[in-house]
Amino acid sequence: MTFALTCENLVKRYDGTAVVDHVGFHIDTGEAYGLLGPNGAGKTTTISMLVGLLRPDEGSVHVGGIDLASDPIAAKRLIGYVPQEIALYPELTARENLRYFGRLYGLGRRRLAVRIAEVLEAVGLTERGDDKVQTYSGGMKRRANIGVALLHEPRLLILDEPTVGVDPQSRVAILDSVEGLVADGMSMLYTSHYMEEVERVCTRVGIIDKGRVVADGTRRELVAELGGTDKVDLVLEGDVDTAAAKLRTVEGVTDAAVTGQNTVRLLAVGGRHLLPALLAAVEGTAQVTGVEVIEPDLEAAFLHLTGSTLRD
Ligand SMILES: Nc1ncnc2c1ncn2[C@@H]1O[C@H](COP(=O)(O)OP(=O)(O)OP(=O)(O)O)[C@@H](O)[C@H]1O
Repeated sequence: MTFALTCENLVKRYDGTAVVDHVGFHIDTGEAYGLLGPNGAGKTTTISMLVGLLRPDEGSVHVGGIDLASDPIAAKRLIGYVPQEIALYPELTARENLRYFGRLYGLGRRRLAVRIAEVLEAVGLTERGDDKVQTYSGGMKRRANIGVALLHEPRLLILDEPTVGVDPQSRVAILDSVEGLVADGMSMLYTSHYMEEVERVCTRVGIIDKGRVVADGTRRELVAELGGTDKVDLVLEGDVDTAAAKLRTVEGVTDAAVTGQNTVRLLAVGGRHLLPALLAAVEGTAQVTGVEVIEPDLEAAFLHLTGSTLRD
């Protein structure tokens, strides 16, 4: 199978410091891959090298099996790139913008007319296509920009933090459009520092921190690989403080704190399997009337890997 994209050992240095430090990952055809990392992690610099805007100091990029360095025109033809900054003429309508950029791409008049209609539909702007872009919300502008990137029928769409600076409603509309494109078979690289977006859109995720991909896999793989800590809430009747002290001694439990009148929250490795031991530990002290096991999510995995939260 041909990969939509592969990159290997990408390095970019500024003043001797590697801001992208041997980054490598692949995107299968038809797959949405998320690059998740805090501000300054190196996402934009990586993307700039993938789309041929920035020459890597080391490493290679292949798009649809084509080497970007040796055949940049053919490789770039396969990519639709949506940068962080909106690149549209506000005085023109979306349709006029699309016509302008389509001509730049060298699309013929007839083909362009068909593509403009298809693209407006794909990004949910058919109804507003004849309104000036300056009247659009942030989310609509972003969707129009995605439309421009789709005109030449790329096989791989690369989106650099597409929801930054837009209101929640627009965010939902952008995500709906993006999900629709993936459902229609588009391969995608989606960067964000919003965990929930990457979880929603992408099947596989690379976590990037300080220029390095520190983990790569499906959400489930990432969480499993880390053997993350579960949270277990036990609702008890009886001597809750003594029960908490006893729970703390159970092997696998790293913490037990009384969080409500009748509730002890445990941090534990392998929470679900520990339940019999937990019940045995409190026997005679308190009765367990409720149990909730909260398994670790990508946010926990990220925290474990990088030592920081994404909102830093
Ligand atoms: N032209 C440049 N010269 C020097 N340093 C740079 C240059 N471009 C980027 N950097 C540095 O490289 C690091 C990575 O930046 P990059 O923009 O790739 O991160 P990012 O993950 O995309 O973050 P953001 O979400 O803020 O854009 C940052 O520390 C940034 O200051």
